[in-house]
Amino acid sequence: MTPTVSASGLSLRFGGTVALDDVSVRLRDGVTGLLGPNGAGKTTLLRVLATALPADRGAFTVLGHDPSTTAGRLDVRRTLGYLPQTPGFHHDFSAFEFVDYVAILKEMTNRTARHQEVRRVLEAVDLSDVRSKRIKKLSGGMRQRVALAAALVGDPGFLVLDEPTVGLDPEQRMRFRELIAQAGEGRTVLLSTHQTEDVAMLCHRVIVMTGGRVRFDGTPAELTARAAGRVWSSTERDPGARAGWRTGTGSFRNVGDPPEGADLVEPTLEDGYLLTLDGEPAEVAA
Ligand SMILES: Nc1ncnc2c1ncn2[C@@H]1O[C@H](COP(=O)(O)OP(=O)(O)OP(=O)(O)O)[C@@H](O)[C@H]1O
Repeated sequence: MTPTVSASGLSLRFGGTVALDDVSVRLRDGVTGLLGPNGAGKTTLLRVLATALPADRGAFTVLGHDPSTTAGRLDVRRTLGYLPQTPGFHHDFSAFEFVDYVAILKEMTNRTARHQEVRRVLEAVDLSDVRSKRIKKLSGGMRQRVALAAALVGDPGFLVLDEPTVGLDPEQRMRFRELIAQAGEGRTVLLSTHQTEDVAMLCHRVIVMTGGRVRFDGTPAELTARAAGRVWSSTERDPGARAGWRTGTGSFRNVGDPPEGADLVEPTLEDGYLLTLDGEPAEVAA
């Protein structure tokens, strides 16, 4: 199957900071998680793929469209839904007015068809009941759903979500996960997040970045397997552990290189992620 997004050798610097360093990825249908510490280059990669920022080097296509030409860039934008890290709401707009405004920007000129589409996406994110409320009166979780509805306008084949669950309470996050999972059915979704749980529960694939580079690209099970035999329980904090903490039951959970005869426990995706980051710089100065 041809990938929806095919990127090779993407590199970008901001002055002395290397934000992307030779990034190559191929994305297919379903939800791919993008994990990495602050400053790893996640938002930069998303902005480049969303054609909001040109890369210094490298190339990519989205559904066969090449954004290096003006016409190709327009084609990519027509097939794209983008939920940025800080959505630029007009807070005095109602949810309906805001999503309608985004639909106008997406070139939907037929008013009847456009309003039908706006109602469809607001229904999809379960906001039909509050569509006439001003955005400033909505909760944080509802605002994120308005932003998701705006990204879903026009049924894009490629959906880019930049930390959409940040600041949400557990119930809202769960609700948002459901919506992202639905959005990933028959569509390619790239989800940047700091929540390893989001990745474990939602994603068929995970990419880990640090210092502008891809350090891991595989399934969540493969990332978890990186910590196999490297997580153990002990009564005291093990001085040889890379990370160790007392759990609610009073015993210590250690991650790293276990001593002989250690009481090994089942690793999580977060353990695999932490061990992948181990020793890697979060940001790289050129
Ligand atoms: N517009 C900019 N001007 C200068 N430097 C920038 C700019 N945008 C990003 N950077 C730098 O590029 C690097 C990558 O930043 P980026 O925002 O892509 O990381 P991130 O992984 O998304 O981090 P976070 O998880 O904090 O959002 C960082 O060192 C950041 O300071």
